[in-house]
Amino acid sequence: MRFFSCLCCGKRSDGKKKVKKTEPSWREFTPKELQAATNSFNYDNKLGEGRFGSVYWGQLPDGSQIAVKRLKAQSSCREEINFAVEVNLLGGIRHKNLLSARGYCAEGQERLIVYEYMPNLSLVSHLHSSESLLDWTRRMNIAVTSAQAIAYLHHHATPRVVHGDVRASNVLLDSEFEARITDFGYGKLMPEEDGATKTKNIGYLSPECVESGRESSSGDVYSFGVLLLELVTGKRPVERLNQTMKRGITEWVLPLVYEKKYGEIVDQRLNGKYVDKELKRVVLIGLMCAQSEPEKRPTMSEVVEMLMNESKEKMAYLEGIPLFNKKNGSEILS
Ligand SMILES: Nc1ncnc2c1ncn2[C@@H]1O[C@H](COP(=O)(O)OP(=O)(O)OP(=O)(O)O)[C@@H](O)[C@H]1O
Repeated sequence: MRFFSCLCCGKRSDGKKKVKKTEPSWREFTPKELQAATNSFNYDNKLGEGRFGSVYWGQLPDGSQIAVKRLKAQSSCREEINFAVEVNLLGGIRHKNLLSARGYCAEGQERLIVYEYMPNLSLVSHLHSSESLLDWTRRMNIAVTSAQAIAYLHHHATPRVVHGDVRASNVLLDSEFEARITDFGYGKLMPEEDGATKTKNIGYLSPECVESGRESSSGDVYSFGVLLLELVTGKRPVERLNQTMKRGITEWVLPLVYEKKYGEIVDQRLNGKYVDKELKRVVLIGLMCAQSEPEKRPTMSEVVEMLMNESKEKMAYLEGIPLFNKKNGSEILS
């Protein structure tokens, strides 16, 4: 049986409170164990489907809940060896706001990655759903904790990791609604994607990544900037204006910043319940990250510092950036 958590309070549907446990150790799972945990990958256990495969809810004999990602089949032995090596490597990268794998299973054609189950699912299911509303405090907490996780990947993890796919569906939320970033380093695990599946992260991809197809830490910063704007506006990264025209979130936000119309930028569903100076700070940082020239973007550790720095001096510094000067701003962004 599967227990879903209430989107607003995080309580399990069976009424039991979730008890915080110490992090389980990394290990290899057998196919039998994962079959038993997921009721043979039953359709009822399916949490969703991504570009790399399907994800199933499961429960281990010790009662812990897991999410098992069943990757699409690959072919050669070499890929199988790489898979084990890379999953081991990624499993060793630990940070409280990263959703690291608990383990894996590789047998025959099967490649499975086992994660801790996140009861509040992904950020995307809260930002663009009428059933759930994230309050301002939670949004700010998600902004900081997800920035810290990506900064850890870029600056402290061994080896350093480019996430390569920063976006709202890869920000999972734990029982306290803190961010747990997932799907990092997948570029290494999976073969090149086809065009049809790649379109899923359109709007988050930096111009240089669209052009070259290459991932980079400054590309992650760009995607994170778009994510920040999505978080405070509740709008999708790309909006369809009519049959032929689309508009990126930065193109919509920047003119409103020139006119200092922050009240129009913020998610209207918040009904005015937000903190002015925090909104301003996040919007400016988001735009700064999503500049088209990679060398003008901050690093992720600078982003963390700016998000947490409440001083007037920092705000004055942000407002003085050429991007926010109407004369040249839109050129820098496009
Ligand atoms: N650890 C987890 N706990 C709870 N739900 C999860 C977990 N991992 C994934 N999911 C859910 O499973 C679904 C599929 O996730 P998956 O990561 O495969 O795809 P995605 O992130 O939506 O897209 P993509 O693979 O293109 O990045 C999503 O709805 C996600 O919220």
